[in-house]
Amino acid sequence: MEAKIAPSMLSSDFSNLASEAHYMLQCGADWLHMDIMDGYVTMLFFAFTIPSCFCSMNDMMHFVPNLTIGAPVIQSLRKHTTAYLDCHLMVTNPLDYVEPFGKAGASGFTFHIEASKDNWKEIIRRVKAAGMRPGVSLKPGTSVDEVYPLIEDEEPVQIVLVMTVEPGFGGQKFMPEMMDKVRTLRKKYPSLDIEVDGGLGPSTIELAASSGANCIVAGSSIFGAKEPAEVISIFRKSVEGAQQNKQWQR
Ligand SMILES: O=C(CO)[C@H](O)[C@H](O)COP(=O)(O)O
Ligand SMILES: [Fe+2]
Repeated sequence: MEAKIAPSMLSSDFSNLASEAHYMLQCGADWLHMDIMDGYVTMLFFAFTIPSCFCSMNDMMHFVPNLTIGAPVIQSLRKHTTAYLDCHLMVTNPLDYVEPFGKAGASGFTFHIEASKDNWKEIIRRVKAAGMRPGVSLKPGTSVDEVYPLIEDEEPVQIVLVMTVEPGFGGQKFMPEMMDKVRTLRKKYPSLDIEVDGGLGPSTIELAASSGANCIVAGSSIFGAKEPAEVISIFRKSVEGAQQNKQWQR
């Protein structure tokens, strides 16, 4: 599978998003990874006390303890680039975001299985209808078996994003134990795009690439580097080498 290197714009200077995006593309990025996070309600007390006629639990609960950007930012960025915008939706109600993101110009729409157990078929259908590429992501605690039905459906997801940190923040430590999921997916689905996200850098890329990941998301290691182009090139060489030799089969 082709290598796709996707800098996470979460680590960019949001006040200069368009120029940061152009810089990443100049440095050799294939995709731009956009992290959409819906914030976290810490006052859970209210979730249990406010009568459900006013507010459902789903309205109160959020997916991650951080709040980032939404469709208006994608729409603004789209005016400045034709690049593939790889949107990673860490939200409790992905279905509500499909049309806004489609209209805003998102290219990929990757939602979490933990937030879509009852409606993933409908999400995939609508993502495709909105002209985007559907993807599914799984948190570290979620078993890989949970995404098989979405890959094997008649309208399948086209990318699986294996989280290698708990979703919510950049700059966390890579979880090597997630590589079992990547190897299992790669052996079962040789031509699936498999993305890894969280803690990827020059010291962890070899393990991710040799396990079978071909789409690499990285924020802090790319934006924090003196020469982001060198880091992107290390990622690409690693993935290309591993894909050529099918290193996960060893
Ligand atoms: O989805 C994410 C966090 O939930 C980010 O894409 C991810 O953390 C990238 O940042 P870094 O490379 O710094 O770990
Ligand atoms: Fe992400």
